[in-house]
Amino acid sequence: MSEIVDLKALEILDSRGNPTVAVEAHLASGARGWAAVPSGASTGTREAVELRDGDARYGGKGVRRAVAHVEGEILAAVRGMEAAEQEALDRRLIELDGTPNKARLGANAILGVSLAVARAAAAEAGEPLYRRLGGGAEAFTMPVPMMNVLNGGAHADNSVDVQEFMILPTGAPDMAEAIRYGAEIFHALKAVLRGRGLATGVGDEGGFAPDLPSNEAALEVLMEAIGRAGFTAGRDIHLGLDVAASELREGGRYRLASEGRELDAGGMIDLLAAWVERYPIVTIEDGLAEDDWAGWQELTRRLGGRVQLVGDDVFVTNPAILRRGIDEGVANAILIKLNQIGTLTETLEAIRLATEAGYASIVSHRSGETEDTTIADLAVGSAATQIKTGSLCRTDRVAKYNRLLAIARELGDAGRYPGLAAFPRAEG
Ligand SMILES: C=C(OP(=O)(O)O)C(=O)O
Ligand SMILES: [Mg+2]
Repeated sequence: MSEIVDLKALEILDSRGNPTVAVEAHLASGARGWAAVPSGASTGTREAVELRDGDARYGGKGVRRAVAHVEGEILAAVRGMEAAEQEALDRRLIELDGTPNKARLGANAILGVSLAVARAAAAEAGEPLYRRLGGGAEAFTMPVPMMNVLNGGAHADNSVDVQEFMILPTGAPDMAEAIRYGAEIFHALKAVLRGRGLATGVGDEGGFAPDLPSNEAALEVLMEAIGRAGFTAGRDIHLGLDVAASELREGGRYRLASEGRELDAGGMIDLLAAWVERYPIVTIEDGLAEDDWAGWQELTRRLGGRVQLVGDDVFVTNPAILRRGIDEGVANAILIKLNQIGTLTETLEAIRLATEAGYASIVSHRSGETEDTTIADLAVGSAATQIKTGSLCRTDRVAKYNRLLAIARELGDAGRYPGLAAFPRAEG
């Protein structure tokens, strides 16, 4: 046990070259913890607020005010608090901010402190962070990775509407093999694209971002890459999508620009149902927009029995909004993004609530990331069964996979890799 004596914050860069907040927490014992805050591009409207300076520096995106809040007002309020008492710390931060969405001090300032202190407390205890998140558990579930190898939507400048096409190594026996499957398919996909004369540059999350004539064409190149790498789709590998449909919404309809068509919610559900028929898709995130609650209920009724339906923009990792979704039959899984809600405690609360309701939790990166690997520990230590952390070729993404490899070796048999069992609704 040791108390907080200092907080140092720094404006650093994220993987898109935009400023973000890093915090180092210092304890009386000399233990330290460091954390950096990620940043999204396809953000939900009800996310906790990222405080940005709005002045001439970095086109208004500077975070010097958030940095000043950490070293000024926040430090003054938490100095002397016990670092191991995470809930008390996070409650204090929430009260100090005083707004419902952390707009005054900034969720970037608050999350940086919340995570840096969690890491300092783990360092003080001589334990890896994941061991401190699971309430003293001895056995852990390693997360099945959703690897985003083909980028579209707001994360790439190509013609593809669906934001993320993901491969899931559901048939791998363990974490290390899962990552190998993913990397081999990633390389095979490059060869497939090159062979067709398509671009092999990558999008924000390190997935390829070629121009393709339709969203189905993206699914087809993925299927080809899986086979070319020597794997069997539907056995070794399943597919996942993040439609990020809030970004497609225009005047109450969904615009698929690459296909030159506009659909209502019913049309989108029909389209997703057809894809689930034709391809081994076991998970679909944000299949409809955050403000299309009635559409989401219909989507869940139609497809919720056979595929994982993940709420990202619609829930924004907010326990209160998730509660309403559970009560009203919206989705059957939640995407967990620390900076959507802004503290570790509230993030764990969202996962707990989801688990109690039979919803799966998927711990996720943001499209703007850093070398911080906290989400790997969160995915292992919490009740989450999956992780979404991008492709296999950018260090901001690979850092998380490398951390998972290290944790898997450390845990050995105490770290079970669930494979397809992480998707109870998938039809085998
Ligand atoms: C990771 C995602 O993107 P962003 O961080 O841009 O919200 C997502 O939409 O799931
Ligand atoms: Mg999403």
